Amino acid sequence: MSEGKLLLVEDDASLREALLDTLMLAQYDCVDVESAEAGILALKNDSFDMVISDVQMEGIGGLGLLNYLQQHHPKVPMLLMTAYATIDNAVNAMKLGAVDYLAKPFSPEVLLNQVSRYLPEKSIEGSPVVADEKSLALLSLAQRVAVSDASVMIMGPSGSGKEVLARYIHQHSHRSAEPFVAINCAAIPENMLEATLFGYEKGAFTGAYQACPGKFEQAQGGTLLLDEISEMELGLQAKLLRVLQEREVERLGGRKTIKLNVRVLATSNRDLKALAEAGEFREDLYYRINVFPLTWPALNQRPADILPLARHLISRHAMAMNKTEVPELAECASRRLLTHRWPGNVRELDNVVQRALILSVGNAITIADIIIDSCDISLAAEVNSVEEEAKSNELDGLGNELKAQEHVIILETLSQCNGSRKEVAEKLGISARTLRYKMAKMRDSGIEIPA
Ligand SMILES: Nc1ncnc2c1ncn2[C@@H]1O[C@H](COP(=O)(O)OP(=O)(O)OP(=O)(O)O)[C@@H](O)[C@H]1O
Repeated sequence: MSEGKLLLVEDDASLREALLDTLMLAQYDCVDVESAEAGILALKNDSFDMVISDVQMEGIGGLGLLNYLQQHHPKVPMLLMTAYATIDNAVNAMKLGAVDYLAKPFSPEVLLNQVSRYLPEKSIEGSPVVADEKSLALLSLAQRVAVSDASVMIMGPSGSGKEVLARYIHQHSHRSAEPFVAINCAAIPENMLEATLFGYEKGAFTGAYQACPGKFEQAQGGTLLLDEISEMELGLQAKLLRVLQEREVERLGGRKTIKLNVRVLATSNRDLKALAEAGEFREDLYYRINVFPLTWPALNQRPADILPLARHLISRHAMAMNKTEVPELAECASRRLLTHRWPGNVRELDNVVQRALILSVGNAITIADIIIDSCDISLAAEVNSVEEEAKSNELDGLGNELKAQEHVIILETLSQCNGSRKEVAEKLGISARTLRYKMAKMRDSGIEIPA
């Protein structure tokens, strides 16, 4: 899920890289540049939802960039980063229009909290596109549940549309005019999740120079979506349960309790009941959030959704790519889409559609434009590549090569360990959580993972 596009401006290369990692891990689409001047160029070529910039840099610096932004993109919020000693500058910059500042050094959770506070809410998409009988029944059930205030647990495989359904429930509830706040429990590092959920007071931990409300407070009056709740560690689950039972929250390092009026929705692509039985998920929390369960079947279990979804995604992306016409899906291309198993579900279909739109010429998407797995991509790239292009893509290519190797290693280790995720994680020296995250990304790109 891409939550918004950010421009990051920082002249210190290692800090820039660390910030970029934090933002990308939290699934923000991010472009990074090393100077305010490069930032202006990026703003001329692309549109951004937010700018995060250092203040002290060679050239016009962060304040020069702020000035440019105020004149040309006054609606884009700008967050400044500054050394502690020069906070006065930042405070002045806020008077000039910056939305806030971060005093260096700051921890990743401080950055993510500030970003989520000021990033404009992503435009709400319409209702989920459904045509299959199973999906129609699910949607009508969701509509009835929406008007109650019950907690809803949305299950289904990765990329099946759980977040889309959560937004739909919010939009059809009496809370629809209030905020919808989503937090991905898998994407936020474990040690940052608590502060992000519950907020913190100034001085609660190193780098907490300012108090910051958590997601619960941000969702006050509205709906909070706890995406991939199965990835929350047991200690934090206990704290979450308390907040849900008491309907109040206390910020980290704070003494004041804040009354909450928030409806909680949760999603999981793992079998939470089985996890609860295995002691990996708190049973009491499971029953509290599972008041009303809804489950999306995998996309291949609801084949009548495939073509309407493909057409919807084609028109959505064609508009975003400023295509003058929305290409038609040729008969042969439709047949190809219907015969694939879609291990990455709708997200994989989304990727395939985007590739097809890039490749298509004229006003039709044909079978030649439908590239379904990574092998097809490398073949197509080979056929199409010209030497100069290859040169300029050298770095990208290296990234892809490494990723492909990682995929091979994961698949080989899975087969050596007879599919045991636990053993694979131990063998590769990564946490089970990271392994799951990597496998989900592989599935999204269409790689089939043995059960
Ligand atoms: N029924 C639908 N109608 C329109 N778009 C959909 C539908 N289902 C999924 N999508 C699109 O597919 C993509 C993946 O959907 P979503 O993020 O809701 O999946 P998810 O099940 O929450 O995934 P994950 O488990 O990885 O978090 C999004 O771009 C979403 O807009």
